[in-house]
Amino acid sequence: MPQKSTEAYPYAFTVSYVERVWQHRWRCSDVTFHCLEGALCQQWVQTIREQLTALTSRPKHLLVYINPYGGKQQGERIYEQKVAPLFTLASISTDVIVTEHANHARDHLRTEAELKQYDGVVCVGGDGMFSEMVHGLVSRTQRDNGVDQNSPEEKLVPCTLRIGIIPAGSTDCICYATVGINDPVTSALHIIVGDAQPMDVCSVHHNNTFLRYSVSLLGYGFYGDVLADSERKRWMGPARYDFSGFKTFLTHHYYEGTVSFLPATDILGTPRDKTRCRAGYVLLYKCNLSNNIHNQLCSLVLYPHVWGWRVIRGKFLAINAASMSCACPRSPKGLSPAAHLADGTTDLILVRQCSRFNFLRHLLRHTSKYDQFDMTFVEVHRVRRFRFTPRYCQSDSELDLRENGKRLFSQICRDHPACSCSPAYSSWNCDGEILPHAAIEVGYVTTPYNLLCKYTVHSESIQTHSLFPHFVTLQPCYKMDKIKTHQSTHNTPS
Ligand SMILES: Nc1ncnc2c1ncn2[C@@H]1O[C@H](COP(=O)(O)OP(=O)(O)OP(=O)(O)O)[C@@H](O)[C@H]1O
Ligand SMILES: CCCCCCCCCCCCC/C=C/[C@@H](O)[C@H](CO)NC(C)=O
Ligand SMILES: [Ca+2]
Repeated sequence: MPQKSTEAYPYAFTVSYVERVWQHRWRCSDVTFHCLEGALCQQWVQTIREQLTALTSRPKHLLVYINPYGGKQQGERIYEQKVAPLFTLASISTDVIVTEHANHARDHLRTEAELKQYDGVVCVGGDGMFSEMVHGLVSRTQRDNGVDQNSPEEKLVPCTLRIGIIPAGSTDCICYATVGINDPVTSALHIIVGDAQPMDVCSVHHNNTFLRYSVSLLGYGFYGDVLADSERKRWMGPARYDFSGFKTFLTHHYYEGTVSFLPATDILGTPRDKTRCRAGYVLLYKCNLSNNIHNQLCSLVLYPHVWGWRVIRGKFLAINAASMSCACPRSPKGLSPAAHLADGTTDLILVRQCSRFNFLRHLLRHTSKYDQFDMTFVEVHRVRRFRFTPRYCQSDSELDLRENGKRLFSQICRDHPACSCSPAYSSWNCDGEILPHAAIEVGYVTTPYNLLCKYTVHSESIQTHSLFPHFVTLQPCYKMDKIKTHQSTHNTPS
């Protein structure tokens, strides 16, 4: 479009909008419109403002929690430099709390925060911070609705507030698996335009006592051991996972126990599908029958189909339950690439004892196009509930000591106390938090539809549009000879 001179079109206003750049990254751009008359300019500004106000899905007032110690300890800087200016531009007001200790955000949300005044809560941090928000909000909602959290049979009552994530952690798996990228600006823009995505929540119990909620990974064995070791190396920052991952790989411990699960039979799709979910939709694809048969043959089914439950006993290097893909920068396709965000199921992945070489092949397949489930010692089931019981009972005193972070001699193999073979127990990695209880029961995976949400949505079909039709904000009508900095594009409202 030809340039308009500021003398001929002296009035102008600027519209900021979301632009899709590459991959899943979003950026804020702006376009300046020039007008002949001030009144016309005002009319345009007024009309666009009215349209923006009518968008009720957009938040106007947010409660923000920043973890200053997550990831590379950049949470405050990321928020101040990259996110706060965008919220201001979008006329979103905020109350900001920089956390002072672990569980500060969880406890504040659960008991003190006056939630009615907010349109959403935002965490600046990693998966641990997101988990704190989930615990604060979900626990409060269950308490307010008289739900017994200790009962694995109870279904959760949905929360009415959405949770936004600004990634500033080490793995940022929940952000990556839902948005497709861990980029603070992209996440801030999703929040501003009011995107929402329902998410599955699992409740984890031990002896009919509630332990924790999980939204991404519940991992016993390999991922439990990596986390337990890495927590002692927090000073290393995100590199602690590589160090502990390598060390845990070399130790090659397996754990004996029994896994029982309730398969999800009434669903479309399997964990072996080629579909990828970032929007909660379940797409119907032809299922791969030969792979399914292969899976069945690999399972040692001891008590087939009693009341719909299946029971598998064995020695496992890893037991992982992925309620979403668990994609992250280390593994862009994730632990269970076809897992769905909001289908009320979790993908239970059992990795049996195998050689170091084979386990390495399995791990490396998470980073390539090859199927990590297509190995004789790996099986995957889409389930609604599951239980794990270690072969040896954990005594209360052992649990007490483990809860206090102590490593025990009694963990060493019971059959051959003098040898250095596998310990009797691992711990569970529950969204990046350690659960010292080996025996757990996971209640129904619940999808609090449209309610427990993060602010994002994905649709490959609109990926190609460069001008995404979401106006973020307006710089109101101004006269060009006074403000000369708004130069980006020259358009004329007609
Ligand atoms: N002010 C604080 N001081 C110490 N710990 C905190 C504070 N605020 C939050 N935490 C705790 O820090 C832990 C880690 O935080 P976070 O998840 O943000 O980062 P991360 O562990 O580096 O990232 P990721 O979970 O993505 O690997 C969480 O378990 C959280 O409870
Ligand atoms: C020797 C080669 C190893 C390659 C291994 C690649 C496999 C990576 C799979 C990563 C899955 C991470 C799942 C996310 C878990 C989070 O909940 C948790 C907390 O942030 N992070 C970790 C690392 O436990
Ligand atoms: Ca799921």
